Amino acid sequence: MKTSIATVSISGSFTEKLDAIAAAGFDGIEIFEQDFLASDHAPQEVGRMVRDAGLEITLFQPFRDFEGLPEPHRARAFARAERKFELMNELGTDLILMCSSVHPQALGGIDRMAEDFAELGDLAREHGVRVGFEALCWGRHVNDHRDAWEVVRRADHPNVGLILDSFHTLGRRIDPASIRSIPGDRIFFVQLADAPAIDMDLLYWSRHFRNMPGEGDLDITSFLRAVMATGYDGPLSLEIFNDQFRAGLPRLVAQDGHRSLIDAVDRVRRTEPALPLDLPAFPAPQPVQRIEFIEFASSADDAPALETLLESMGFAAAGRHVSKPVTLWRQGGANILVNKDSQGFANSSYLAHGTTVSEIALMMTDAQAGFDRATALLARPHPQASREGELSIPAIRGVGGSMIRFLDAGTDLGRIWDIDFTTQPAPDGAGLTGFDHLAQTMAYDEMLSWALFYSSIFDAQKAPMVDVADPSGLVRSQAMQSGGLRVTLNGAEARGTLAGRFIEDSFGSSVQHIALSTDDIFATADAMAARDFPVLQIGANYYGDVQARFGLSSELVGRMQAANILYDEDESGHFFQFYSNTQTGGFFFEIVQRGAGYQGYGAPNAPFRIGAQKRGARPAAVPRR
Ligand SMILES: O=C(O)c1ccc(O)c(O)c1
Ligand SMILES: [Mg+2]
Repeated sequence: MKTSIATVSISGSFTEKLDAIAAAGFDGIEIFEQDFLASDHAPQEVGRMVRDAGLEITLFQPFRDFEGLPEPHRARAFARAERKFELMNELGTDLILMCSSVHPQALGGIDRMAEDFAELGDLAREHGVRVGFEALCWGRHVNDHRDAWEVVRRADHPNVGLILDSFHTLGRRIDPASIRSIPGDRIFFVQLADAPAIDMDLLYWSRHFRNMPGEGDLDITSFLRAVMATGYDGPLSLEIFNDQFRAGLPRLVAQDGHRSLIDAVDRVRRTEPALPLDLPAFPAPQPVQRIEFIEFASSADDAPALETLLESMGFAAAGRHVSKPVTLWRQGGANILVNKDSQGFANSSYLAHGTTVSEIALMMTDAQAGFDRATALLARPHPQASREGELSIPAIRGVGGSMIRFLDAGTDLGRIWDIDFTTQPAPDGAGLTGFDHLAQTMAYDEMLSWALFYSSIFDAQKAPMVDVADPSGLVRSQAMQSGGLRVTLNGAEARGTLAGRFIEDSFGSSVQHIALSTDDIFATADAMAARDFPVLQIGANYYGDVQARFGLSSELVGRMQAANILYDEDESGHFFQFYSNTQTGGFFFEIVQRGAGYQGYGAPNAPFRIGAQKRGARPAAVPRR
């Protein structure tokens, strides 16, 4: 599989783009004419720079408003085309993209357009180049790949072929299965782009909101299955017009692009195994059974505050690491490690962020397969030296430089508590049974990237994005789930929001809250209150509203209010939740009772939670006399 990306997809100067694209492992680039014109390099030099970077120019584009013109525009269009063919020879590429005309004078008529392309094909042949015709979904006469194909078919010229672009097909809701009947060798090039489902003008949507395959809502898998079923074996190329990416970090965006292509082809392989796909073998996503443990990096000075909080929640010290200053705090199926090491990875995390979640360990069917898949999808491995007799646990880097470890029950990795720890039974706690979800706070710009990380590596499913109103600005929240792994990604743009302040205070993205589950939230709240748990106080206004909204009994609402418990429900279940006060640095805990089938995270309550947290954080008002 040859991978490629258009220079418009990422930010930077021409050289910065080239470096980033080469570093991300692509085979080629589409040169967007504007990027070439804006650069200071002669065409031969551009060609040489591309080849020196180990890349090839897969396409030169776009050529606009060619077909269907009356004279004298028609002759002008041919002369323009000839100039570009000469330029392509200098650049060292043989394929140009012609997008369907939006020219006000363009005339319709499939045969007229086919004749234009047949004649252009002769000119292209003289220059040793090929022409690909793409239907822009807002094209004046051609805006559907089926019509573009009919033009190409009737032109019947070996130097004229079809270019497909997933955005134009799927954005217009054209059934991609219609591609299957096109001969693969008549398709000269394939561009891939996804986009979020937003109802808006097609051109504006395409020029500003495209994103990487898997980051949006279009059915890229069906499109790509149809393309591969034709026998097409040319490049798969990303053409992503996106305002955020244009301003993003070139290397990060390029790497996300390469990850998205590998994932897109892998999805095709898993849904239609009979197709011949030239992608190295790697394991399918491993279902995550549960979060086995979460580790905090802290210090001898800071850890006691965290440990006091854990005790107030009913956790008990239940073990120690055999060689490191790491304590296991346990309750039910929830294992929390507190690491006070003054060297190594945990200490670096602590120095960078303050007390912070530095590791998340996932129990899955096959840890090595999970790790192999992650690295095939370009996750950064985190090799760690282990001592004699201790486990060597496969790990990758996740959000904010934290570590994700892979465990399974089928190997010694499943015996981590016996091998790497000395443990004792934990006394009964407050009824917590395990982890419900993790909330990771990040800059809004990072959200698509981390969502792609979880969806590609773990096949995590995305819930619809929700907007959470913080008094100081909007926070976007994207929930994702893969089996027992539930995460919410919270993207903050405004610095004054609780999430924005957290990013500042903890110097970058990390876990802002951990939600633990209970089967009886009222009993758990009582047991924790008896242990002096610092519960987040919810105002009375909330309870009046929630009672009216859901028709709850006064008796239930009274009990909720006494324990500062919030409520939500969906078609299939109830949901109760309460919170701790925010800790130094902005971290907090949540306790939830998830009724069978409830899929959400209590998002409608988030504004009230945030209001309460901000009241709690405000310095006490001086009483007036
Ligand atoms: O937005 C455009 O004009 C444009 C140009 C070239 C393409 O390949 C495309 O998909 C869109
Ligand atoms: Mg295109």
